[in-house]
Amino acid sequence: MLALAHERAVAIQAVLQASKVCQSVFQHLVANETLTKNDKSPVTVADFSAQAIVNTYLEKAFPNDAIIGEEDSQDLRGDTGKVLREKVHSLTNGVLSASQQLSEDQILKAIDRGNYAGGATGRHWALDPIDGTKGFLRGGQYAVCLALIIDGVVELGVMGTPNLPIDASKPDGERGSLFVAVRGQGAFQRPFSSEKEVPIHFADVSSTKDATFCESVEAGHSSHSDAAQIASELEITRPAVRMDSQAKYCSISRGDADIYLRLPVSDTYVEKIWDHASGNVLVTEAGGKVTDIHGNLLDFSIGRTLAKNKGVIASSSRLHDSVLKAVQKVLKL
Ligand SMILES: Nc1ncnc2c1ncn2[C@@H]1O[C@H](COP(=O)(O)O)[C@@H](OP(=O)(O)O)[C@H]1O
Ligand SMILES: [Mg+2]
Ligand SMILES: [Mg+2]
Ligand SMILES: [Mg+2]
Repeated sequence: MLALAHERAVAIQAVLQASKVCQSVFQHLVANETLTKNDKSPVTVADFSAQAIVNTYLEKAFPNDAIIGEEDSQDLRGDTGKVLREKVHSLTNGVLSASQQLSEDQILKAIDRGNYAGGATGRHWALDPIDGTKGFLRGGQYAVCLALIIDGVVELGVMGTPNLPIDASKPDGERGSLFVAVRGQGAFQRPFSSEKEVPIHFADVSSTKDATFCESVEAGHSSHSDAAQIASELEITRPAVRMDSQAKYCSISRGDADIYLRLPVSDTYVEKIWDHASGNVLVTEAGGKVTDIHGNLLDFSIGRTLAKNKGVIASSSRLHDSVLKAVQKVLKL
């Protein structure tokens, strides 16, 4: 049996169920089901429910594994959290089997299983129940992102992308894919609607002038102006593809675009591991390379953040040196 086969299968089921909840919430989302967190970013009933679902699957299959999850239950507690809590309760139980049904209290506990601090040893999972919540709210791209980190290295990544066309050349065609990678075993895509996986890899682009780059929709998450200068330095003529979430990692890994730039807009922001862990192993397994703007590999061994890194550059291995050089020239590093 291949390494991590059971982990891979459980992660796929967990991400698939969580993705389906997100899809159904989007169709029925009402205003009082979204909150603004302390850092001014949004969170919805779907984020909480997706985290409860994934953590429940993980607890059942791997009771000894710790989890680093983006969300916690604080906003769902007490009188002020009652409306959201009840909604998250019914949504979550709606996808769990009869034997998995949870009380409100168990759901809050399931969400808070994601409170692990992380570190360099042992096994833990990193979960972003909805990456790109802003994309989710505007009907754009978002991703349910789950990764397994062992001794500080990302070994498995599974992402669900409910709104990404299965085939980029058919933008109006079927949507909803899973992207799956285990270190050393390649990168794969399968639709939500079938279990058939196909291998994916980067496009075979030999020069940056023929490349397409992608970046965040939010200029507050990645500098659009620096990216435009870097693109010009690389003689890129195609317009930037702006897309929310780690769907960017999925897009470059299957050759829809070639380069993903995440360029710091502030000196103080530190990237979170759940925003990059699953994308990191996917890109590597699809023939790509991921570093920060200094050319260092991302260090997932130091806790909940990527505090030793700044920004992200992901591209095919072939283009990475040229892209890094242009980034460093424009950012004067
Ligand atoms: N100032 C900042 N710089 C970079 N990333 C930021 C940021 N503020 C928030 N983010 C992160 O950007 C993620 C979305 O990335 P993108 O712009 O690629 O869609 C958010 O994930 P969530 O949506 O899970 O909260 C959040 O963690
Ligand atoms: Mg968030
Ligand atoms: Mg995120
Ligand atoms: Mg999130």
